[in-house]
Formats: sequence, structure tokens, C-alpha cells
Amino acid sequence: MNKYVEKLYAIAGKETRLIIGLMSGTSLDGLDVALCRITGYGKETALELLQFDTTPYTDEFRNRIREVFAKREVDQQLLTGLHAVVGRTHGGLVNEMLAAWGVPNHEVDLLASHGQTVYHAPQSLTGNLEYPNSTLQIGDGDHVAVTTGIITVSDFRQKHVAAGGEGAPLAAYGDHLLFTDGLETRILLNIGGIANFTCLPAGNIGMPCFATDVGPGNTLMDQYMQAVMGQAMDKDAAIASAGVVNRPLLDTLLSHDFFALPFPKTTGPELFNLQYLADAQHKAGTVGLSKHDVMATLCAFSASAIVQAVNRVMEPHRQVKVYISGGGLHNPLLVRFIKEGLPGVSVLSFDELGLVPDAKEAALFALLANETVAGDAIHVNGIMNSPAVCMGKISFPE
Ligand SMILES: Nc1ncnc2c1ncn2[C@@H]1O[C@H](COP(=O)(O)OP(=O)(O)OP(=O)(O)O)[C@@H](O)[C@H]1O
Ligand SMILES: CC(=O)N[C@H]1[C@@H]2OC[C@@H](O2)[C@@H](O)[C@@H]1O[C@H](C)C(=O)O
Repeated sequence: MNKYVEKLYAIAGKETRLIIGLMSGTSLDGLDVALCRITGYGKETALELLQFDTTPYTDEFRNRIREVFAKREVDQQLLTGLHAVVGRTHGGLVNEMLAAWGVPNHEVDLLASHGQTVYHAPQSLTGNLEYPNSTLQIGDGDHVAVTTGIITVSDFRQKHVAAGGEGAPLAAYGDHLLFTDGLETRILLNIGGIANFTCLPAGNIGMPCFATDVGPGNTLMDQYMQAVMGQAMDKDAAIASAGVVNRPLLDTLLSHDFFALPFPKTTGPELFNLQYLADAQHKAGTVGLSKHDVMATLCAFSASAIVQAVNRVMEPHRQVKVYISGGGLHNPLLVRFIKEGLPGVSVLSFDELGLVPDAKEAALFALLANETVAGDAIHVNGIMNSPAVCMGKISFPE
């Protein structure tokens, strides 16, 4: 028997596994690395976050990814090269992180690698029914496995698409297994580049669990700051806080058909980009708006899309608690707008549920790998319009 098949079999039979989850999202800010101790599987899963850190990308690496990111036309030679380079870079960053934490690579059972989404193409975006929903993540798992010496599970989204989903949001599976509560209906809102949430109804309210993207999180604000202000982000909303929300522009930004689509749905910077903003400014007659007012309006746009989506969930059930994770939690104006838009609703940090908010997505990929190796598709049954599947491809280091 191949020694890694034997090793994998042994790992699958363990009571407790040490699994690293990696996430590099649509913000392109860096690689999130979460070292998790996972006990059990399915509804009996317990996840303990042992270490977490984000390694910021260098400008050079980020710019190389940007060359192919969310673009319809790209240099195929660059894209092909990046598939390997992203895998090797992520593997190298894991090696550095493990060394800093004093954890030998051979003690880690599995590595769960999301890779880097470079294009997300649900039919709702393309309008082309001859092609299924499709999505592409680069950073090949073989490169990660060979670089780290750790058995790697990667490319999670393809199975979701193959089984009828849109390839996202996958957080639903971990949210469902770890955070469902018998008494409290919860909305787990992650504000990354794109904002998405998982709705976890309390046991007896007869509503399905589902996860959906809701619109831009930080991506439009980041893109504007980078293109117009030469800064990576609007740190602590310093710029947006000095501006005034422009109502005609906000209404135009919110008028896209995407927002009227039923849940669940997915999106990305393929739609929410600076062209989207330019078109809206043109339509609303606000081309000359000050930079501060544009930023204030973009912040209100992300918040309003979230508020509208939460309100839609709440129509039949008034009692929900919203728990926020992701980088948007650090934007005080965005959080204020969301709270003001949801009077009477408890809007809390994800900390309250016992997991570091910035680590949530990376940790949930570790859980997905755990389920693929030790679990069963049946455990993730019951998520609306999300197939019951175990996801990811397995790469051996040799
Ligand atoms: N102090 C801060 N002030 C304002 N915004 C912040 C702050 N810290 C982080 N952010 C925002 O959070 C973003 C990073 O969020 P996060 O790491 O959750 O995104 P991601 O994982 O790449 O996205 P996705 O969930 O879409 O895959 C930054 O690009 C920035 O816009
Ligand atoms: C295609 C893709 O990479 N989608 C991401 C993106 O970033 C946020 C949102 O859009 C979410 O749907 C998804 O990531 C998270 C981790 C998910 O699948 O749950």
C-alpha cells in the first residue's frame, strides 16, 4: 500500500487531528493560517484554535495576482505560472509560520488549502446557461503538499459546483456543524472582500439553514482607496467618516438586479468593481462627488446591502442575533451603519461564539478537510440549495 494512503487511513481513524486551515480571500491582503485541533467529526465535531496569524502579501505578489484577478481576459502564461507560484508561496508561508510557532511539520496531520479565487462565474453573473456555475481557485495542492511535506486537501469548491451548487459560500457547512443553537436563531455574517452570511435557525422555527453572499463587504472601499487614494484600505474608516452619504448614488448602487435575486446567491469582484461604481455615478449624476463622500457612500452601500438581506431573513422571524467576523468588523463606520440599520437586533462580534473573528474562515476550511477525511456527506445534509458533499482533492507530499 502507498505509505501515504496508509497514513491517511490512520489519520482518518484518530480521535483528534491537528489540521491547518488556509484562506486567502477576495481582499488579497494576505494568507490566513489557522492551526486547529479538531476532535470527532459531523455533529460531534469540536474545534479548538491553537494558533492563528495572517502573513500580509508583499506588494509584488499582490500585484502579480491582481493581473489575473476577477478579469475576463488574462495572460494565460501568467495564470499557469501563478497556479504553481501561489501553491509554493502558500506552502512556504506555512513552513515559516510553523517554525515560528515551534510546531514540527510532521506533527500536523492535514493541511486544508483554499487557494486563491481568481474568477467566480455563477450563471447569475454570466447569464450563459450553456455553462454551469463555475469558479476557479489557483495555488495547486500538489505544490503545497510537496513544499510542506503535509498531506494537503485543496480545491474545495469544484465538488460543490459539480453537485449543483455555486461553489460558495462553503462556510455554511462549518457554521451548521459548530454553531447551530437549539434556542437562538443566528446570522453569522462574515465581512471580507464580499459579505456573506449563514442563517442558522433555532431548532423549532421550521426554516431551513442556508448561506448566501449578500453583496460587497470591503472590496469596493478597498478598490477605491487603492486606485484613488493610493492606500490599501480606509483604516478605521478615517476617510469615510469625514464624508457624507450621497443618497442618489447609494440608491443607484443598490438598484442592481443581484440584490433582488432570491437566497442563496453568490457574487464577487467580477461584479462589484470600480466599473460598477463608475456606471452608478454616471447614472446618478454624481461624477464630481468628493473622495470622502464616495467613501462614505460605499461604506453605506455595503452596510445597506447587509441590512436589507438580514431584514429579508427576519421578516417571518423577528428574533435573531447577528454575529460578525472578517475584516469589516474592524471598520467602525461600517459596523455603526449596520447597527443603526437593524434597531433592536443584537449585533455582536463573533468572539461571543468563542472563535477569533479573523480566524473563522481559515478554521472552517480545516473543518471541511476534517469532514472529507474522517466524516461523511450525510453530516452536512440539510443546508438549503447546498449539496451534501465532502469536498476537496487530496495531495500527497511524495
Ligand atoms: N482597521 C480597519 N479599518 C477598516 N477596514 C479594515 C480594517 N482592518 C481590516 N479591514 C478591512 O478588512 C479587509 C480584510 O478582510 P478579510 O481578511 O476578512 O478579507 P478576505 O478574507 O480577503 O475576504 P473574503 O471573505 O471575501 O474572502 C481589508 O482589506 C479591509 O478592507
Ligand atoms: C468564490 C469565492 O471565493 N467566494 C468567497 C468570497 O469571499 C466571501 C464570499 O465571496 C464567500 O462566498 C466565499 O468565501 C467564503 C470563505 C465561503 O465560501 O464561505
